[in-house]
Order: sequence, then C-alpha cells, then structure tokens
Amino acid sequence: MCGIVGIVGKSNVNQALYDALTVLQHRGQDAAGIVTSDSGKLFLRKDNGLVRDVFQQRHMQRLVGNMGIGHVRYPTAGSSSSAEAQPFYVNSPYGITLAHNGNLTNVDQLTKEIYESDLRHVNTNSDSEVLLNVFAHELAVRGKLQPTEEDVFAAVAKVHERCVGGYAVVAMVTGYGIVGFRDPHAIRPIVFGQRHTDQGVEYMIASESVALDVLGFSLIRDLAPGEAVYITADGKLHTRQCAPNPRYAPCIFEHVYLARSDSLMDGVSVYKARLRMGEKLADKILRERPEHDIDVVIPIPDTSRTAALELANRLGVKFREGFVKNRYIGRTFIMPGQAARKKSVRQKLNAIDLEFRGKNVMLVDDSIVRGTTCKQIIQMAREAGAKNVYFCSAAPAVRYPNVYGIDMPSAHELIAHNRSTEEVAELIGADWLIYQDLPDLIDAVGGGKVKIENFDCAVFDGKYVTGDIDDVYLHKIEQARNDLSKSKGVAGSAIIDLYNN
Ligand SMILES: O=P(O)(O)OC[C@H]1O[C@H](OP(=O)(O)OP(=O)(O)O)[C@H](O)[C@@H]1O
Ligand SMILES: NC(=O)CC[C@H](N)C(=O)O
Ligand SMILES: [Mg+2]
Repeated sequence: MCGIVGIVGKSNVNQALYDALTVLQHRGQDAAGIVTSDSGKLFLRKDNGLVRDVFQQRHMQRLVGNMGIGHVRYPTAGSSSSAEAQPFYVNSPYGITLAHNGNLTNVDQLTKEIYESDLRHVNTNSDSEVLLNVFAHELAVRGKLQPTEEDVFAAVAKVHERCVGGYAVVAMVTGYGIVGFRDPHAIRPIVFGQRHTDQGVEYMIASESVALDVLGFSLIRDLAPGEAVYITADGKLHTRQCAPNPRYAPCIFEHVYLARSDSLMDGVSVYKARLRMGEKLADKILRERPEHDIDVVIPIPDTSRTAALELANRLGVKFREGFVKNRYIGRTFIMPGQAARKKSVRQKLNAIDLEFRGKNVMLVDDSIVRGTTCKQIIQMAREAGAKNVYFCSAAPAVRYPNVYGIDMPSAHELIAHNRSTEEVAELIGADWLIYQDLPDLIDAVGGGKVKIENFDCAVFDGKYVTGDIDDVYLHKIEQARNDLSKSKGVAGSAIIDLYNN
C-alpha cells in the first residue's frame, strides 16, 4: 500500500504534489518521489525518507511544470533501496514515468517476456519497473509519433491482459498527459477529482479522496475495476473501461487499517465502516459474555480509536484514552524489520496508569498481525495495574499472507497462523481475546449505504481473488521476503542509482 498522485494543472504542480504526498504519508514511510514535466523535459527527485525529508527547497524549485506524478513507498517487492523509490522512468517511447501501488503476482513471467520478447531492460527488482516496461512496450507497438487517448487506453488494456495482481497506477507520458488505471479486481484504491481555477479546470488522480479534499479538489469518483482515466496536457479528461471481465473485489484491509478514516473509498466512508466494525464487535462480545465485567474500553492509538469509541457506546461502558501516542513516531506496522517495529511500539505509546489501576480493561485494536503491538501493550496495561486485561480486534484473525501490496509475505510471521484464538490469547498474554467474525467485517464495510458484496479478504480466509496463487508461489515469496531475508539485503541498500541525481 503505497500512495500515488498525479496532477494536470494550469500552473506549476510541484507544491500540490508535495502537499498531496504528505496527506498520503500514512500509506508509505520508506521513500518518496515526484516527477514533473515542462516543455518536454522531466524533473525527478526521489529518495528514501519521509516526504518532508526528501524534498528540500532546492529540489522543489527545480520541479517545474504543469503536470506531474508522485509516490510514497512502503516496499512490498524488491528491496527498500533508494534505487527502487518511485516514480520509475523509461525513455522510450515518449519518456514515461510511473508510480504504482500494489503488487504483481506474475512478475517472473513478465520479466522474462520483457527481456526475451519485448527486448527491454529492467534494472531493479521492483515489480513496478516491470509494470512500467509492459505499459511502455504496449504503447510503443502502437507506433504513433503522437499518441492519442485511444493508444493510451489500448496499452492499458494490454497491461490488463499481461499483468496479474493488485495495481493502482499513475503514469505520465511526457508532453501528452497522465493516465491512471486500476486492476480488473480493483484491489487497490484510486480516485480522481477536479478543481476550478481562473485559468481553467485542474485534475487530480490519487490513492485516497482525502488527498483531493485537502487540496481543494472535489471528488468525481473512484475508478471502476479495469477502468482508466486519461487527462491530456491541455486538460481534457477521458475515461474508458479497459478490461473485458472486471469484477469488484477491493481490499477490505484498506478499511480496517491502511486508509485514513476521513477518506471515501469505493463510495464507502472509512470512518463509518470503522464505527460499524465497533458496533458488530460489541454485539459479539454481548453474545459471548452477556455478563461481562468490563470496566473500561481503551483504544490502541491511532487506527483503532474509531471502532473502539463505538464499541464502548454500544456496550454502555466508559471509553478512556489510556494510551498516549507520541505524534512524532510513524506507523509501526509498515516499518521495515521486526527490530524497528518492536522498539517503536514502546517509544510511541505510553500508559496513563490511573486509567488502568484495579480495572478490568478491554483493549481494542483494529487488527493483530504479527502481534508486535498487542504483546507489549498488554504488558504495559498490566504494569499500569490493570486487574484483568481483555483484548479485542476489529478485524478477524490474520492467518494468511498478502500478495497484493501489503507486506505480509510470510505466514509464519503472522501470530494467528495455524493457531486458535485461545492459543493466540495465551501468546499475547490476554485474559480474554475476541476477534471480529469475517461476515460481520464484510457487512460493516459493504453493508452501509453503498453496497459492496465482494472483497479481497485473503489475509483472513486464504482466498486469492486473482486465482493464480498456489502453495509454490506462497513458499517462494515467503523465502524471498521474510524478515530475515529482507534484513540481509539492507547492508547493500546504498547502491549506485541510475535514476537519482
Ligand atoms: O500485530 P502487529 O504486527 O503489531 O500489527 C497490528 C498493529 O499495527 C498497526 O498499528 P500502527 O502502529 O502501524 O499504526 P496506527 O498508529 O495507525 O495504529 C495496527 O493498527 C495495529 O495496531
Ligand atoms: N506498497 C506498495 O504498493 C508497493 C509498490 C511496489 N510493489 C513496491 O514495492 O515498490
Ligand atoms: Mg495501530
């Protein structure tokens, strides 16, 4: 889950891209990049780090031009090297740059095709560079000196034929326009919107609607599965369905954790979905233990707050902010490496003892993935004097790897993999553990005003919507991307970079 943005404006778009990336920072903390285009030239700045660290004033001054794209990265393929920061660039045809959120599952096959049939070169291990080369090849074979929207949409249709996995993409064709497209299952999110200026209408494509809101753009809509939107450099907007059999199956984990709660995703308010998660979980608690002795409900900041608030309301139990979060520490789960994740929980959260002493506390988190957070939090609650520590998760047990753009490649790193709820409770040290049921989560997200029936719920039920995932594939990504393998790659991360200056 990276963050992507593209803007076709009427004046320099550098500041707007920067601002949008800061709003999307929760989707990726590892690297950031912006590329703009002006009079046929590209200006690119990307590096590892947060948005505020990557772009200094001297970079911003050079990022000139009325259109551009940007990216914040949370690596899910390749390494976390700065050479794999995005946007990626290929010079032929036209000069194309691309930013991608998601993960391709047939990258080995595509890499082979790119070398052997397309006669192109890929320089990193990033699946996004592969995706860019597929798109570039398919646009090149149209053989046009000046590509039209028909050519761009035809190339996207070919990308859908060749690429499998989750992908929400923005790509800039230098001098011509910006295209946004979404995989035929709509696994990863992407929206577009517009704002009116004295010079005319400006368009923006982004991962989440919150980026549009903050920059004063109004949401037009989400891209449908398989759909593409193309905005030409002179500000004309075209949309086209580019997949023959699109089928909506957006990632439900966006609503659980990834997205900001003030986003509207596929028409669903993430905030409202989280409130409903809290309600449903409260109902389950009341079903399982109508005579419960919970004195206080305490969220684990930040993401679980919304669900916890509604859970407390429904139970009729006091809601207290028992943990205070250090606002200068980022999200723990998307940090690379278990050591950093473990350390940051304690740095990030501190207990207010008074709220715990002598009480039966129900701690609420949005999800339990590796168990890094809850183990330490339960310990802290006990040290703060809690009588009993109960724990509930607004999502079901995460038991299977994610292959579509969330870095959970190894089943063995998931605390609930092959374990019962009681076994997990014991491991994390909870006196009682309760998980949301999957049908309730699906209903919480898809059963509001906007109905969505199918989601990608693979991390909960092991069913992969693209239909190409088998044990051999899962074993391969587990070997390549478990924490130990990734930590071995870190030493060589400051490599020679073809793309940066
Ligand atoms: O079981 P784990 O592997 O620890 O993962 C789950 C935890 O990680 C996330 O929090 P994070 O700190 O990333 O972000 P937040 O501040 O948005 O809650 C999530 O909200 C859970 O608290
Ligand atoms: N989280 C993402 O969407 C990552 C995009 C891409 N797979 C990368 O690793 O850079
Ligand atoms: Mg959290």
